Amino acid sequence: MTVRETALPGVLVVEPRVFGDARGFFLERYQAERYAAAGIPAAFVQDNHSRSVRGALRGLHFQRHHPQGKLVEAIRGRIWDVVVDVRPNSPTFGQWEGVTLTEGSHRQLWVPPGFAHGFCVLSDEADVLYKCTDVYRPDDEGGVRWDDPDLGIEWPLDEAPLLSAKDRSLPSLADLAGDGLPNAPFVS
Ligand SMILES: Cc1cn([C@H]2C[C@H](O)[C@@H](COP(=O)(O)OP(=O)(O)O[C@H]3O[C@@H](C)C(=O)[C@@H](O)[C@H]3O)O2)c(=O)[nH]c1=O
Repeated sequence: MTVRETALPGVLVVEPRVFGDARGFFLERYQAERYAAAGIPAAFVQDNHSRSVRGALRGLHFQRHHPQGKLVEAIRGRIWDVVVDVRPNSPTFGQWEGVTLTEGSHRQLWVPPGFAHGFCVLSDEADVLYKCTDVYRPDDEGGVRWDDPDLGIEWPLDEAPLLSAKDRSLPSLADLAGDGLPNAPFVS
């Protein structure tokens, strides 16, 4: 597999090795020793699967006191996956990275704990799988609005996205200062 660093330290793009033959293909979607050696030293405790229609946008989400690291992949369709550094005191606080994840590429995005995460769907439908380093805790959920002008994320969408009611009422990053941010301070 190959691993590419991004402009946000700790955020990684992984391209697993794919073994193709006349039957189809085989790949290891995750292997603890190899991923740890590549900078993803995670003990995953939950696997998520969501299906979304074209133009749907989920995000930008994090957990405050129990931040989740996420290893994200689109196993069907095509998404634009976005990660935002919302760790208090981080030198890259407020900066974002976007990566296209597709069924055909098998590319994965590693979202470390303390980053906000979201994606929009660029195909008719998309199935997204992601492994998480902590379990879902509804009382601990936090989020930032997808169109926060301070973030300036360039979503590749022609129309307004389809959002959940929850995501329509998320605050801006500036409104979260203090208690609203993840309890995952940047450690150099
Ligand atoms: C995230 C999650 C949701 N749910 C339930 C709660 C709710 O009834 C239903 C839909 O939840 P949501 O609307 O929060 O789902 P969604 O908007 O897809 O939330 C997800 O978005 C992406 C971008 C992430 O990074 C994830 O961590 C998660 O926040 O599923 C669980 O049971 N377990 C979970 O881990």
